[in-house]
Amino acid sequence: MFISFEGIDGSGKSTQARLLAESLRAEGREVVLTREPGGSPGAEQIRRLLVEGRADRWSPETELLLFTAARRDHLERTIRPALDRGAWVVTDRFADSTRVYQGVARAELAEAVEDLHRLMIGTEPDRTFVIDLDPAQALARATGRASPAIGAPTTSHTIPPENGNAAQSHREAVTPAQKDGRRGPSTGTDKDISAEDRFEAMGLGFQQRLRDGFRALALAHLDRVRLIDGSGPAEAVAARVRAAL
Ligand SMILES: Nc1ncnc2c1ncn2[C@@H]1O[C@H](COP(=O)(O)OP(=O)(O)O)[C@@H](O)[C@H]1O
Ligand SMILES: Cc1cn([C@H]2C[C@H](O)[C@@H](COP(=O)(O)OP(=O)(O)O)O2)c(=O)[nH]c1=O
Repeated sequence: MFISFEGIDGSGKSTQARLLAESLRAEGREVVLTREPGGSPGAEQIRRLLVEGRADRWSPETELLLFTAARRDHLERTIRPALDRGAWVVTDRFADSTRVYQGVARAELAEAVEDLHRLMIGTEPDRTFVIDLDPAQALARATGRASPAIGAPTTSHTIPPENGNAAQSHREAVTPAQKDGRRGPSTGTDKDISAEDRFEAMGLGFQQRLRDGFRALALAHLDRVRLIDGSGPAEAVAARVRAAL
């Protein structure tokens, strides 16, 4: 059984992938918990090419090829061998992330995304959970605030990369903070700080378009994709996921 978690940055995908893997393991199943970009030694090296370096390091087309190359290696080296021996695979992001992120960042790439997927990947998860959360709530979680800023503007503080490239913006967002050694809220981890900075650079408007993209994807693939309300405590979301498995 091949399961993927999808959604906007900070929606709770990693948390839910981990909780599902733990509960499946508690039932005695072998579970491989993995992630994209990455999930195999070669794909983790490609991940570094994607998330590190200058914002204009890659064109959107090259970035799409790198995501696809990473996914092919992940599939060959991690996912297929695990499925072949009867393990369950739970991945934090898969091809739907490319459909939505690269599709939203560059609509004209949508056909190339599907062509490359068919040629080089050709596999869909048996079940995909889209963790659906308001971007303002995801930001509130990432910054460690107790509650989301109700009524906060959902437009970006900066120019969203409408003709740009999602991972490049991600890179741009993360690198300066890490270099400066700036700290987020006192309770923040490095991952929290990254998520917060990414939101600041990409803007809530961009995250809103991604959310819409994931919701549309769920409607277009009702057989495979389940839209999960990501609000409330992690355990409550996990129960929704289990009920929809
Ligand atoms: N249901 C939840 N309620 C509150 N905080 C959560 C919940 N799920 C995750 N978090 C926290 O929100 C942040 C982002 O969660 P994470 O699972 O890493 O999201 P993603 O993988 O989608 O970026 C983390 O600090 C995590 O601990
Ligand atoms: C897998 C994948 C990720 N991405 C982007 C989404 C994220 O902004 C970035 C890194 O992914 P990830 O590490 O999953 O970020 P997060 O934990 O914050 O959700 O790469 C794409 O643009 N296309 C893809 O195919």
